[in-house]
Amino acid sequence: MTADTITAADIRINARWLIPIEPAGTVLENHAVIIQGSRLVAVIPQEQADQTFRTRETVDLPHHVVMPGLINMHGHAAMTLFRGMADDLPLMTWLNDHIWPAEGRFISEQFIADGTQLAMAEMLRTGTTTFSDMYFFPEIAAQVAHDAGMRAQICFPLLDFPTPWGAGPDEYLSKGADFIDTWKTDGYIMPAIGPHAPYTVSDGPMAEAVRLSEKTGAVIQVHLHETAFEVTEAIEKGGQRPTARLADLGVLRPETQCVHMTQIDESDVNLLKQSGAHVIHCPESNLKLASGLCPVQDLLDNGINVAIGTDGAASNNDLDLFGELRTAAMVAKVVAGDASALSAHKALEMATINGARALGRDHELGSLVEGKLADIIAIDLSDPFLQPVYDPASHLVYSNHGRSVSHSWINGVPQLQDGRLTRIDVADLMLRVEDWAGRIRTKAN
Ligand SMILES: CSC[C@H]1O[C@@H](n2cnc3c(O)ncnc32)[C@H](O)[C@@H]1O
Ligand SMILES: [Zn+2]
Repeated sequence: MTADTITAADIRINARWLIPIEPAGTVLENHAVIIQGSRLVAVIPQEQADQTFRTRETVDLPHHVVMPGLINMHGHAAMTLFRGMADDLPLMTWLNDHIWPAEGRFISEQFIADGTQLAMAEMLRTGTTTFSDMYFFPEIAAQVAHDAGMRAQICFPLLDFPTPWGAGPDEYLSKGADFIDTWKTDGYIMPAIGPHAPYTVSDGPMAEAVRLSEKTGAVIQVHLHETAFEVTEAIEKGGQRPTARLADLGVLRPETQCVHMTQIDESDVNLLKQSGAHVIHCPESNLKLASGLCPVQDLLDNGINVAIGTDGAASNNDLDLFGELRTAAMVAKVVAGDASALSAHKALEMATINGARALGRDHELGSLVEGKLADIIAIDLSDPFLQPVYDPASHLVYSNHGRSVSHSWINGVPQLQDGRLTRIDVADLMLRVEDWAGRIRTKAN
């Protein structure tokens, strides 16, 4: 090949191992990823890259696995400021007696800005490049994520009762429609609709959420079948399982993400399957609140798309998606009674391409394929706790934790370099976090 055929590009990443996610189960060795602007232009053997591309920057990662950035499909980012505040409680006691009173006291625009930044620092540090958020003041969370260059689905909240963001369903829906309008063409932010749960949103507002989704194309994310109490109470009060009620209201569609889905029976599986709705599995929150277990392998076997989320740091208590994958893989095997359930590669798909599918963005996110957006992470396997290496996918799920993530790029922009965040001033953030912690400890705002 002559110099004439050499193409200029921005960044070349030389990886010892590369897990592109598509084709499924692939592990490449000594490959290069080439980035031009915000997109991947090639994933090729390093010798071929030498002959084909000249880049302005080369990043050598000789002990690393390179893969698509992780997609954390469910959380309440600013709740990271409540981490460790109320532990060892079941969901409804935790919410009614601790979290909702604290939210009533402390939620403000500044709380959301600082808490969301704290969450983003942890997620970026542990390999997440896209996150989903459902919380108050979504316009602040969206701005903070956009300014940091982090990709995010931001769901505006919808509930029957007043909160610091609105007086009731009408106000949430009208502010939410404006929110979607403002952010719908942004390169980083995907505005979405967040009816909180079947037990906090009545039929009218739930149906309005569907109408808004149909009108704008914004997707819906809803907590669903989180606990046995939710299911039994719904049957007692309305004579229907929550999944059946939401199906009747038209909520279950390919544009809907159902978070949790524990306590499910065959009828629920059939409704999910027929509707094309997605499931977001949050195993650590489900374990910590003793909510129940989602039968992940069964759902996957039925062709239902299952993505993964951490839920908020107040019920997890971290936002490390690699840790979540390890828990998910372990628990899936016990739930299925089958050690082959949710293999390492399937778990990695759950945190990448399945998340992209739930977002309706699998054509440009979730795998390292030419033409897709350059959202990429690298994990350093040189530490003793990740040696020796026979199968890098195994290490990522069964031995790793997020702190081994060394590099990341979002939209081709570096976010993490040798473990240091490039776009968040951590020292300044820690001062603001300590200030909040002082106020929360003394319950003075
Ligand atoms: C509508 S804003 C989000 C709302 O949800 C609360 N929340 C946090 N974690 C959970 C969970 O696991 N199940 C149900 N609700 C949850 C959060 O505190 C906000 O009030
Ligand atoms: Zn949640």
